[in-house]
Amino acid sequence: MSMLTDPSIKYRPFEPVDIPDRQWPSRTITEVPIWCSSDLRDGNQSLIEPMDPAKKLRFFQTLVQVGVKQIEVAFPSASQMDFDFVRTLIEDGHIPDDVTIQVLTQARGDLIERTFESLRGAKRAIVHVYNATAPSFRRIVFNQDKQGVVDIAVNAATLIRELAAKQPDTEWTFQYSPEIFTSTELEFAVQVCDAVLDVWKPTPDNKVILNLPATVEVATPNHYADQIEWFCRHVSRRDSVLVSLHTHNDRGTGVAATELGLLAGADRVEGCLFGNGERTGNVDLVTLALNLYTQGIHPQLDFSDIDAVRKVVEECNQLPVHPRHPYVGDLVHTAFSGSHQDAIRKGFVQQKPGTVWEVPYLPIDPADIGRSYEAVIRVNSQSGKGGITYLLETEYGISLPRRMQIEFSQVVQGETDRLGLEMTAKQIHELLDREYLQAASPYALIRHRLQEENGTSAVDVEVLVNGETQHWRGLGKGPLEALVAGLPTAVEIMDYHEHSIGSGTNAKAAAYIEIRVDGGRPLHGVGIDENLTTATFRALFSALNRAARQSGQQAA
Ligand SMILES: CC(=O)SCCNC(=O)CCNC(=O)[C@H](O)C(C)(C)COP(=O)(O)OP(=O)(O)OC[C@H]1O[C@@H](n2cnc3c(N)ncnc32)[C@H](O)[C@@H]1OP(=O)(O)O
Ligand SMILES: CC(C)C(=O)C(=O)O
Ligand SMILES: [Mg+2]
Repeated sequence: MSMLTDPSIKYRPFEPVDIPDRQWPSRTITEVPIWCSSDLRDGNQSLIEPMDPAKKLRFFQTLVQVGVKQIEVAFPSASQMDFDFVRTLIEDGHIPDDVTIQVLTQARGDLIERTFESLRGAKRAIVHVYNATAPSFRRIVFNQDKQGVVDIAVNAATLIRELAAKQPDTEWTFQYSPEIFTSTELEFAVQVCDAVLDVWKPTPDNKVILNLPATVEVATPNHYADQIEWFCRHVSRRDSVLVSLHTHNDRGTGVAATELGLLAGADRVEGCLFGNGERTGNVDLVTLALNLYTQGIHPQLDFSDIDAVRKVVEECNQLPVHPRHPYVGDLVHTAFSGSHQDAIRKGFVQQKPGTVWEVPYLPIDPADIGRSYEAVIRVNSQSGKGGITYLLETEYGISLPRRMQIEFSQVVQGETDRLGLEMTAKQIHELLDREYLQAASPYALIRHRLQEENGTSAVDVEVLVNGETQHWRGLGKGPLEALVAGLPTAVEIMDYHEHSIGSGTNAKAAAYIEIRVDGGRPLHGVGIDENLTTATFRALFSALNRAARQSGQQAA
């Protein structure tokens, strides 16, 4: 078997919705929808190993902490475990006053009765009933015509209304899903929903939820938006209905479909944290929420410590979150490539606290969701000087001058090419140490003596040259000029920088020098010491040794 040369004999394109005056493309999202998590139901039913009660409770508590106010907690008629979980939530008082639990049932009498039993004693609950309405499901699953499928929904709605009336102490909300809404003829979806509304008789003060699932995502997101806008225009009692979206991600556009569905008039969104759920998953509530946040709208969900939420979700679902997952993936606030690192580093320097976020390549300030800046920049063979400089600065307080950044980035590049691996800040620092700070051959500075009189510096140095002790002496206007004057070779100082590392009694001086020896290629040296003069001398010796090594290599 292989891909068909003509897939049209097997797959049909979706039919466009006839809605030439569609309004949603000119709108923007300005309001936060009602969020409903289906992690403990849709998410749970799609796991290799469904959650045990302890995991479910931990997940529930995390959802509450994050601020989700409607939580679909179970399919209580499906298993004793789900039934018992609902009982535990109610009996052990785990449901805060501002949180409403939701449960799902098929549109079947026995299952609905069992569902109501599970909810006995709840302060508030959403009873969510579904049956598939699409033509293929009518034929294949139910073997019913349209009226037969309407009857399934109406009978279930009637029973739900009656059972709810028998438990008057609970504040009930009813929810109906025409499953496979996206593949259902729109007129028929409205017909079924209207029939259910006729039973439930909602009012603007006592709304019902009509949940319109992309049970399987079969079209582009604009098509879903057209369907939602068409539905909102045609359903009866629109002012007494909360239109809810429930998208899956089969084509990879669940987030887009949901956002466009909100533009098209929906009030509510069902989804799962980080997009768990059947097959390719439900829409990811975290991405939706943080997409709003980065438009300047607080989503009323708190992901200030997104990694802690991810940890709970990964442990409960026993599924990893992809490293490239929006906002939370390990790699999404990280830049490896040189030009990105350069721009990010400059952006961080220029970003002023309390102003509009403008750091290039980062759509969100990682700190807002508990990510640290240090994780932003990582170095591999694609990296340039920006990232290396940033890591040395942030982790070690070492600020390489610009021309040295270029030189050292080539040293790092050689190493990453050789290793074929990422380099950590520690490894980069070790390389700097090895290449520059420990460069002690052929010239090792043993000690120096500096005398200053009337603006003239006199320097005596004791140097080990290839194992033999030598003494050099020079005079100049400053210590560096004096030392250069005493060198046995002609050295031209091209550039010099210094700065302190740390402060107080632990402060050190860092000196960077760029020299040219005997008219050769300019090379840098680095010295770090408590004493600035010593740091400067070390920098010069570091550069001398590197130059000697280079000319030796060239000679060889
Ligand atoms: C898109 C979604 O995510 S929907 C939610 C799906 N989640 C689950 O199904 C998880 C929990 N489900 C279960 O454990 C089981 O399905 C149970 C316990 C609820 C029911 O099990 P069973 O009684 O064996 O029925 P099963 O689920 O196999 O469904 C088969 C029957 O129910 C009918 N049916 C299926 N869905 C529905 C529905 N939503 N409303 C009414 N009837 C339905 C089918 O037509 C079929 O009827 P038939 O036997 O007359 O042909
Ligand atoms: C039960 C329904 C809402 C569902 O999960 C779906 O259609 O995807
Ligand atoms: Mg679903």
